[in-house]
Amino acid sequence: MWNAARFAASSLTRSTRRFSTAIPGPCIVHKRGADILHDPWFNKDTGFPLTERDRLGLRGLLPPRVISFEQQYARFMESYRSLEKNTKGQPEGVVALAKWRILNRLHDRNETLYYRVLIDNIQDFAPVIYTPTVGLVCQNYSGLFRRPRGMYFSAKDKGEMMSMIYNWPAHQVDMIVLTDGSRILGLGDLGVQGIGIPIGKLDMYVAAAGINPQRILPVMLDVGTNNQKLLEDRLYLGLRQRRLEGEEYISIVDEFMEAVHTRWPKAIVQFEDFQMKWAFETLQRYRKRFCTFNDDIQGTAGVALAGLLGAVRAQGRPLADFVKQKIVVVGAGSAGLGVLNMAVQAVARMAGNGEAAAKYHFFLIDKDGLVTKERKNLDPMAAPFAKDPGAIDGLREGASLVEVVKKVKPHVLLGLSGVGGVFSQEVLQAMRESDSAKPAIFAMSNPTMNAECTAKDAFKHAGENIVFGSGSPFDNVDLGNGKVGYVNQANNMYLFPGIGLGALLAGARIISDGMLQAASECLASYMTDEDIQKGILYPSIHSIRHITVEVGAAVLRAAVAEELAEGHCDVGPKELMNMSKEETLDYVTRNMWFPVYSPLVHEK
Ligand SMILES: NC(=O)c1ccc[n+]([C@@H]2O[C@H](COP(=O)([O-])OP(=O)(O)OC[C@H]3O[C@@H](n4cnc5c(N)ncnc54)[C@H](O)[C@@H]3O)[C@@H](O)[C@H]2O)c1
Ligand SMILES: O=C(O)C[C@H](O)C(=O)O
Ligand SMILES: [Mg+2]
Repeated sequence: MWNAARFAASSLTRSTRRFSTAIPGPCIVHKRGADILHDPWFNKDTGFPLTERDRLGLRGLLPPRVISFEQQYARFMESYRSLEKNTKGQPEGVVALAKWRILNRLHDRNETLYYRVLIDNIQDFAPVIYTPTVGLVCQNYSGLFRRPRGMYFSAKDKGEMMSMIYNWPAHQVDMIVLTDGSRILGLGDLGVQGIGIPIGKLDMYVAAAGINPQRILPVMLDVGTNNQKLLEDRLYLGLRQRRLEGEEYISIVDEFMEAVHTRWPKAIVQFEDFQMKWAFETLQRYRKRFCTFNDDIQGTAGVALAGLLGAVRAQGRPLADFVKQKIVVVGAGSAGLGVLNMAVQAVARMAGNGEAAAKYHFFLIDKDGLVTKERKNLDPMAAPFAKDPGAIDGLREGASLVEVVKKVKPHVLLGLSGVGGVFSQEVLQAMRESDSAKPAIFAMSNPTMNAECTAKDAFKHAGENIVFGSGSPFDNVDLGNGKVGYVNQANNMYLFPGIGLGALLAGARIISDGMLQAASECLASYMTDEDIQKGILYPSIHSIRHITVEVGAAVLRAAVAEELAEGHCDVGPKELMNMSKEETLDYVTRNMWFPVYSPLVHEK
């Protein structure tokens, strides 16, 4: 329906074409009058031209003056800036929620304008609609709830999902982000309130990957919560029961996956913020049957690997030296283990049979300290990374983080523990003795409060020559004498939109390791040596639409190479195969949705 508007998809020229003068094609609407004004997909507020008001039965339902898209845009930004001014000095959380509210109101009313301001101001707005504010929104969801967004499938809906899925009003859905709310960022089990995460992720899909907002679906699978506070909260909006486990749990996910793929066989499902046991289990269960991936395991791994390779380049070493890097990973959950597994694959590729060597150089720490083979109830997923106790500098089972850093002198310290401040002053100071001239510190846990350390503390205690990345945004650090400590946002947002976009436009049957590897390599090679030398490992969020085109094209080409691409709309697998690299980039760009008002044509 909105395809005609895709003419303006190119983000490559975004800054020079904020308000395109080309005439967009028409958009068919099956409603009239007030129903259109109340539908954010079609609503243009005061922007409806008079002829359209006549055609659609809107005359008299709006004030007479027609306001242009540019004026509406300017008016919204003015309100936003005055809100910023008026809330200055108020507590951070209050300001963040006020900003979220004003954006959310626009989202609820007029999606075209909403996505346009989001795309054009992504640096300012990503921290509001995505990490870190989205965490606060989830925590306060029951109080903030005004209108539903997305779909909710609960344990009480067992047996009904196949028909429920047809309640969704859009004919076509391309991209679904699904959570069960069991591990929301580093905030733990938030039950039904976790719906904010799929909503935020899909906003990034629209803004970064140009997925048509009429074709996205945020989903909450409410199987209960083990969060006692929520269970006792009389305003809690989810099921007030403890989480389903075992067969009961998996049968709910199975039913949802069957229902969704019965209605939309080509829809891509991104699993998000599932607790570790179900994150790995569902990935193994569905990845060969459906086009699906787990962002926390696979998206994060790709972004982290790109950062790790950047850290090697920052030391002025050849990439092949990655195999020799000593890497301490703090957090043995879905994200930490995802990173280690992908890093081992990379070493194996670089060094032939380098797997054993990689495991030797990789150190895994969880809440009980260094993971060794002596660990009681060693998790099978962590087992490949467990050390022989005593073999390395006498490090014992459960050795503390600071002990490990002091003895190992790692090139990289990477946190995915969800524990704020775990990179203490002592740990950071120990990184000064690293065997690298430019040690890398990644405090990847979200939201901000849960980061393993702040950017400021990292540069202060570990030294000015470090490279630094964090999952949530921090400002660059003023090091004095005109020097700046650069802060990278090491967040899976640099990959998941491109993974989904590439898989969609390829019509990929599944999302393979090769496609994910292509995504990571594309991100890793995006930065110039000059940037890397300055400690800049990832592109600025300003260029997220551009990097997403590149990642999308790389993923698509990998799908084609592995014969997983079945084609998309009227572009068949053969055509995809015959596209040059440039043509693939052009194809991806042309298929990205971009927010402009299209003329609405009523059809009964
Ligand atoms: N930056 C990103 O793109 C990104 C991506 C995914 C996850 N994350 C963040 O990573 C964190 C973890 O996610 P997850 O899915 O792996 O969670 P998880 O619950 O599966 O794993 C957490 C791990 O941290 C360990 N841990 C807990 N306390 C610790 C401590 N004091 N010291 C060392 N280890 C400790 C636990 O034992 C567990 O192994 C979350 O905060 C999440 O927001 C960030
Ligand atoms: O949501 C994010 O910002 C990244 C990641 O998926 C997380 O779970 O923390
Ligand atoms: Mg996540």
